[in-house]
Amino acid sequence: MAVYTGLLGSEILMGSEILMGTKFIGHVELGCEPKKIIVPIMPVHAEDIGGLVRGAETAGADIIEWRIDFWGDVRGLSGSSNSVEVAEAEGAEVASDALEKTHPRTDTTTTNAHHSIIKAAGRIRRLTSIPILATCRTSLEGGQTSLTDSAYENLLHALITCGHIDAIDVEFFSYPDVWDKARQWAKEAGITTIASHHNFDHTPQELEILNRLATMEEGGADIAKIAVFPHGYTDVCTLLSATATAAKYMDIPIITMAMGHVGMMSRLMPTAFGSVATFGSAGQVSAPGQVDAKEMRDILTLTEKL
Ligand SMILES: O=C1C[C@@](O)(C(=O)O)C[C@@H](O)[C@@H]1O
Repeated sequence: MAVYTGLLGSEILMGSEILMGTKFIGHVELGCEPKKIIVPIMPVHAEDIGGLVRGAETAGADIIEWRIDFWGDVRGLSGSSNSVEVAEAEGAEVASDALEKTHPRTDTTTTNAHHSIIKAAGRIRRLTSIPILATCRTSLEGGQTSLTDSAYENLLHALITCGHIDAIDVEFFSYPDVWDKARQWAKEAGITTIASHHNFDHTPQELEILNRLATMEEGGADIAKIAVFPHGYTDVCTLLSATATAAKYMDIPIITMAMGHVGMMSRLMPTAFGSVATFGSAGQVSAPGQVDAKEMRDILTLTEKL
């Protein structure tokens, strides 16, 4: 991990003191005012997509995050030796008998799942002009699906090259061998790479948060994102202090949040602390402590006057 060499500070920055650059996700610019609201949607089946996309639009999403780990067919992609059995047991789409004769079962399962994911991505794209961030949050970081390195890599490749998404979330520290490839593919495809890290257990020391953000920047991330779990308001302060310092000394935009009820306040004032976006919900929350996106817009409008 990179060693953070900037000054450690607990200062709260005024907007003009934030030095990091901006980055685009689709046509939306992050790193400038107003701060952006990312609304997660978690469709499981194709018939869920229309309503969820409409809900995100009505909620005023600047960016839609598609949480692919909830998608039914992703469960067939565990990549472990019993992936097909898991898929069958859980009712995921599996290979037809004819295909199974010519392809190994796991390959066919993978192909079917990728096909269904790409089709769903195309469907979301046709329904909305809001930029799409694709995230497969794995069980290593609090998500719904467990993927081997190669299953994660193949899934990211299918998503990045499908032509329907504007940004990809990559679990930087959980899949270090996948990161460089994903970043390169994203660069070639002209989409934005968000390096992300979740700690669902606790809030690390400020220096560790800063080191992780700096390491993601050094690794070539377009945007660095960290979510931590606080066990009290001092933990929330630690996260916010790290955010304010990182926003001052890093060149790329950052997104941070403390999860859970106690962490909710960390989501409310991105303008003051330097996170370039905040996640807001439209009916479904993808992480504990998310605030309703419409209420979030009012709060952003108010706090941007500060
Ligand atoms: O990384 C994040 C942030 C998040 O975990 C949150 O706490 O709002 C929600 C996730 O859907 C997203 O991928």
